[in-house]
Amino acid sequence: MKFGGTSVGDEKCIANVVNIVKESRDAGNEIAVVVSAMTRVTDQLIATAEEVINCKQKPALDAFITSIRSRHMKVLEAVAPDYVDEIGEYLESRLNKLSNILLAVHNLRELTPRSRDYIISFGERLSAPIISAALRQAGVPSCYMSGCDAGILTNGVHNGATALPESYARIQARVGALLTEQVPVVMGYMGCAADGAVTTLGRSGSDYSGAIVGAGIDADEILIWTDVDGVMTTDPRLIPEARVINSISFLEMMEMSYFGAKVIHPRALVPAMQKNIPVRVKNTFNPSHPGTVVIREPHADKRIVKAISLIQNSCLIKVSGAVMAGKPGVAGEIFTTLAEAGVNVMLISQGSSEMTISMIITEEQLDAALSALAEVKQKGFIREFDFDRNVAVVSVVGAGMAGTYGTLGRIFHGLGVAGINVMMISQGSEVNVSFVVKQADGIRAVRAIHEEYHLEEEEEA
Ligand SMILES: Nc1ncnc2c1ncn2[C@@H]1O[C@H](COP(=O)(O)OP(=O)(O)O)[C@@H](O)[C@H]1O
Ligand SMILES: N[C@@H](CC(=O)OP(=O)(O)O)C(=O)O
Repeated sequence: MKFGGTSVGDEKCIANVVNIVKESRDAGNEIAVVVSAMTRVTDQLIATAEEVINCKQKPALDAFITSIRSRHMKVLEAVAPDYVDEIGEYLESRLNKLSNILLAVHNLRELTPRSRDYIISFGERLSAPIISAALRQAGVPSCYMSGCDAGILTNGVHNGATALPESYARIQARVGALLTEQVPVVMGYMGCAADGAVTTLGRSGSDYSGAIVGAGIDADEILIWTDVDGVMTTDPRLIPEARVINSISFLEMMEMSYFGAKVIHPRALVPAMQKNIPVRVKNTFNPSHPGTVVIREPHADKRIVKAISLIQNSCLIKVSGAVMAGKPGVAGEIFTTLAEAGVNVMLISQGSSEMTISMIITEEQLDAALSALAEVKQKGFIREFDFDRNVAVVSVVGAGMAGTYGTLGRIFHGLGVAGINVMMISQGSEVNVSFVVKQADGIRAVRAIHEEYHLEEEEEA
């Protein structure tokens, strides 16, 4: 069971978590728990780490540490009054360490990827002991451990590490071996490289931790507990009529997550797919709802379009120039240079005349992408490039789209009726078609397709 930041954000949330775990264990299940940091704590750690390298005077670290301490101690006192001394002492030692590292970063004016990763893993280092103590307070035997101690061995890439396959046997030995006796609470979002360096798994990476641990212990099911009833036809914060999907395939879910459905991290599906373990998304605040099951072969569904994702704040880059026509190796040059600059290209589309290549990247990577393309231009491979930083990517997902005539016609007709101009189209797989619109049209585009396909209506049994 993985509980996200919104599920462990305060004492009331943690009381729900304890009830869910206790009830399931009392029903005879063996459970490993993976937790995120309390909501917003990772953001605060990132902001502070970046602040301390720039500030000229001694940073106000005491105020930061005091506010983090009081938030966590308040929750600890409420959920585990019998363990305040024991866990309080542990939290204090972690806060001391955090404070020392932040001060060192400030003194050196240097934040290496390694120290940044260590700092931003502290949210989970503080939340897991509290949740484990809350379980003990409720009579559930429990211990807590870091992602490293749980056996997650990574490839060493900071801020986006991948777990190595050897992790599974290690997790079985270190976490699986405990399950008959107790509920281990593993700190999500982190693992260790072979040299012992802490490596985080990328933002929202605790879903991935949950799936790695689930695969390691050969779980019957990986449960992602969050703050919505399941995977919905689109982000309910954008379209309130969005409806919970009963079941969805790994591939469909992968496309949805990759294109912005925050409810599951796309990488979390990889360990589950490898071991064919169903992933169930459920609501910590409404546990009786069955949620959504993500499986290899979902139940038959007559729907052509199942869900729509939206990524806002994206950038469209258009590369053009007659030099490109018919010349082999131009695309290779462009994408190799971008990759070397660490730029992740989300979508690509090439004009039939071979005169233009359009691509989508995130706004944060725009500067890096522009420098890389300037290099390609300098070498004479392209003549021009320009960009639009105000675009949104809409992604339509559904296994039923494969081989159904007229799907694209229906989608784009709906957009035409709504008066929305499409700037780029890309069909990346049989279960997904993505297109790009102006940022201001993004939500309207999602709504137009949601309505066109009546996604608010219940699925047929
Ligand atoms: N298609 C979708 N279905 C469900 N939730 C979605 C979808 N797209 C985006 N979301 C958002 O994802 C949120 C859950 O993810 P997140 O905030 O990362 O939770 P957690 O803290 O549990 O990891 C939901 O509150 C919802 O607003
Ligand atoms: N705490 C980390 C990891 C994580 O997965 O969090 P959440 O489950 O709240 O998305 C982050 O904020 O990125």
